[in-house]
Amino acid sequence: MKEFSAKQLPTKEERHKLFGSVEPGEKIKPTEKEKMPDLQNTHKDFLFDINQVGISNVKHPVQVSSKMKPETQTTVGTFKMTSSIKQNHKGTNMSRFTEMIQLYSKGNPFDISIASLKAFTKDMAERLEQDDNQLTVSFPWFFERSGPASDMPGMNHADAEITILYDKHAGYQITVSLKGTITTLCPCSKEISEYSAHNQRGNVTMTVDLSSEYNEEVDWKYALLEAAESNASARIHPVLKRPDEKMVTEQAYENPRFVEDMVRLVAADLYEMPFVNKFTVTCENEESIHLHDAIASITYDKALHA
Ligand SMILES: Nc1nc2c(c(=O)[nH]1)N=C([C@H](O)[C@H](O)COP(=O)(O)OP(=O)(O)OP(=O)(O)O)CN2
Repeated sequence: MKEFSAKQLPTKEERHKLFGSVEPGEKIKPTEKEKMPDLQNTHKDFLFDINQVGISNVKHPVQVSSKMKPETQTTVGTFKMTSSIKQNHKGTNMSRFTEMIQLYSKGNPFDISIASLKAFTKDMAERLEQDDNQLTVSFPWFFERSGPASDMPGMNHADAEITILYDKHAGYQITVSLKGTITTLCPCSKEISEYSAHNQRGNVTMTVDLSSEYNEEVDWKYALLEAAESNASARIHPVLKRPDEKMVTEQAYENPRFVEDMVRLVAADLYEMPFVNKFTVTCENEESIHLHDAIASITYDKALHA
């Protein structure tokens, strides 16, 4: 095999200089924090209050508990954390947001139970010396799903999100959201065709304001997933043997659903959940006979219909 002559490289320091690195210049500004200017804590008339300032796209391992298997899991959380600041306040203390995540998680997965996030947002507002704090964490939630005939398990997932707004005066506002994937079979296609009917994956997104009575006895993720799946033409499975496939194929044909049907049926289930104050349910079908999707949505606030 041809021998290659070893390339004679300059040292790493010489390479850095070759590519433009220079020696440090004269340093005259303070290096101790207490002697440094604290611009963000300057107080003047800065024209407007700011509703939300903070950090977003923060990724951190999170621990999720569930009534479904696996009962606890570590997954990846994407955080957005903000607070308001008054007109006479120049900026927020940006480092305190991630400082608090580290304080709560101690380098382990961050427990994102509702109780933990309520405590965190209150502590965060106090650490920022502000009246409020809003946290949104979105995460893929994994759950075990077995074939309807074979009972062979596999792992499905749904996109979940929790938003907690803490206000020193108004208390907490908690909104949760789940996007479940289902099968829908078209009622019109079934009605007009001699045989078969077009069917496709549908994405049901439910966004729910939780009432103050909500406690974690009920797993909101499971409740919303069941509201989507139990009203579908059929559920989605990771492992389907032939007996399973026969069951889900026939079940879908026996339960035709427009996107309009889906949002009305899911709305009825959400309406019956005592811990739900207000909800928006959207069904978006990845139509198998079009390049476009079909979509329907219902927003309902129980307080407006009391
Ligand atoms: N949009 C941005 N705003 C701020 C930035 C930034 O990089 N982009 N940076 C700062 C601060 O320089 C830095 O975040 C540290 O400020 P702070 O969090 O206030 O931390 P302190 O060193 O002041 O220590 P504390 O004791 O927590 O005040 C601010 N804004």
